[in-house]
Amino acid sequence: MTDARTGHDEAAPARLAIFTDFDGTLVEIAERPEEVKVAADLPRQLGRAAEQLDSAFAVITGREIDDIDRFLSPLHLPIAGAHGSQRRRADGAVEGLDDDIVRAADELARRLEPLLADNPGLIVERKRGAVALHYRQAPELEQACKVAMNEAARFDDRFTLVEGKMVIEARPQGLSKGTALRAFMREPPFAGRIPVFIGDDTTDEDGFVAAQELGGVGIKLGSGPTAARMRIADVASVHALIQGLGDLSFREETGGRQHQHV
Ligand SMILES: O=P(O)(O)OC[C@H]1O[C@H](O[C@H]2O[C@H](CO)[C@@H](O)[C@H](O)[C@H]2O)[C@H](O)[C@@H](O)[C@@H]1O
Repeated sequence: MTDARTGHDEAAPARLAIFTDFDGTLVEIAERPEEVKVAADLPRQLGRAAEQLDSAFAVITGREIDDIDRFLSPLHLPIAGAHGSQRRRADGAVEGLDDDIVRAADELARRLEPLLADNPGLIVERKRGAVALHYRQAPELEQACKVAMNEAARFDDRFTLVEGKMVIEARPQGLSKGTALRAFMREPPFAGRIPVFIGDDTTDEDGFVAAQELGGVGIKLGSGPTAARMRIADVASVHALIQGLGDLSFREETGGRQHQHV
């Protein structure tokens, strides 16, 4: 029998689709965006889990897709980047934004240049269709950054501002980690599975809500208010959870009879 709300076949074993955030979830937070350290074995571990899940494994991140490819090389996963602005589907096709909104994001970043010139501790990350203003090296400038971002985004109502860990970002209106998760869930190999989304930050909340509305679960790393129904302690536990869910899926599917790559 099929559950009318979620589309899951109730007679079949529960098949999972795993979605995970990157910064603060798969890797520890670092002082600067380019300084994150990826555990040496992480790409192999994630690749193994993806194989066990029949490729129903994706990263949903605020970073650009290329960034994640570089950090997880040689692994190429389905990825939603820049808070849902870019998406590489499981079949490898990439969805992006119109050039117009990409140019508008560049323009928004240019409006921040005077603030940067006066405050070398600040970092602006320019993405295709999104902009992040980091103040981790200058926490006393948090309020000034918020004011500057609001001012820079004021000219273009196609952007929404979102706050993350020591960062304020502009992303296109109507796009989020939630819209990205829902888009994956409409396509193979994710469709018909139970979504699990793991994240640590406020920008992950849309992903938790989407996963739960689709009959799955959100898992929040760390403390703080959240819509997620479950919590997890730290990055090491996320690695162990992904490995465990991969193993479980493999056993459910095959009864452990098939040969598995390690
Ligand atoms: O959605 P995520 O994968 O968690 O990405 C969110 C943002 O992460 C990065 O910034 C954060 O991590 C940096 C490195 O640890 C840290 O220095 C910074 O303070 C954090 O905000 C990334 O640079 C952003 O582009 C992502 O949107």
